[in-house]
Amino acid sequence: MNNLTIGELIEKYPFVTGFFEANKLDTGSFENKTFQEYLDNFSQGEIEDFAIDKESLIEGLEEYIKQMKDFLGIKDDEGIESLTILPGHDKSGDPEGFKELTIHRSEIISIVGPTGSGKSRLLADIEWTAQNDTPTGRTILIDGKVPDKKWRFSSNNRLVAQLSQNMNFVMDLSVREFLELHAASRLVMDVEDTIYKIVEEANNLAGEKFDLDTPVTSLSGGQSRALMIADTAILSSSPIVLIDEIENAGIDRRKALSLLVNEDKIVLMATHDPTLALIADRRIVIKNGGIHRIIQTNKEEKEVLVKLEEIDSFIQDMRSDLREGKELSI
Ligand SMILES: Nc1ncnc2c1ncn2[C@@H]1O[C@H](COP(=O)(O)OP(=O)(O)OP(=O)(O)O)[C@@H](O)[C@H]1O
Repeated sequence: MNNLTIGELIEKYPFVTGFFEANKLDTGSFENKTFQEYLDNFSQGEIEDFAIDKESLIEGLEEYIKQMKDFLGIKDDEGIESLTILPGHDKSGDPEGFKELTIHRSEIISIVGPTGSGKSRLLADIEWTAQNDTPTGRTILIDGKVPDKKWRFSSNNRLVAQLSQNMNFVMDLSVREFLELHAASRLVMDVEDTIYKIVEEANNLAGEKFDLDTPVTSLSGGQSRALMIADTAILSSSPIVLIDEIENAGIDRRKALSLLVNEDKIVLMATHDPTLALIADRRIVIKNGGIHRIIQTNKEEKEVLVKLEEIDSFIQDMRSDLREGKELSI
């Protein structure tokens, strides 16, 4: 709390305004200062006149936040720093071709390899935080340590969010109702702002816009995918996001990835698409069920990426002309 500005505190714990009001502290023009800096601003005369006890106010605010968090059942983001994969073996039982792979926050890793080679299996190992207890014999460490078993079973504050190819909604809810339910289960305070932000970001990713009153069952594949990505980025507390193929999703994939990475997540995605593979900082090559190589995306490959993106954008333009019923030309 001590490092946060008053504005950041209010954003994170909107109930702190109640504490300021109860103590007659007008923090209005101090949003960019910490609480300590705000208190330091009082002159000696004011401190005496208003009987301001800085230390007990700081302790009081800390205690107030703690109690309110307990009362409301809010858990802070577990804020993990890294995910480590320790090698197991491939489908023939031969050891994997790497020693140890550590992935940090805001890093995108792609996973490539032929169909059936074991890309989804690697994602599943991470989701299960494997401890030499899956067919690959891999071990997953969180922050360099064997993770708490709670990650495997708890439904809230989960370690991993999965985005899979098929997002079929079966519930008869509007986008607003769906997001409100999710926000409520995550104990979000400013529900209205949060759901607006999610829909705005989702519409940035999807071609055809939708609004809060659209029933989720009538969203297109691309729109529901965009909604789930924005929802995962903004509302999910999971620090690790696993993506199994977003190539055919009909959404702006680069924007989708930057949205997730901007929220400080670790992103791993299995893909057959060269553009997505090269957007990642590193890629894992899977062969016969084992991690065969880990390749750092070098400068030359980043140049290839620029070329690939030009081609992608050409195809996107053609696609959108086609959708709009135009005749295509170069
Ligand atoms: N090291 C391993 N040892 C034993 N079985 C494995 C191993 N790795 C993967 N498998 C098994 O191989 C099968 C195919 O793997 P998986 O579904 O992960 O392939 P994939 O690369 O995701 O394929 P696709 O590109 O078609 O989605 C699965 O049944 C998986 O459990």
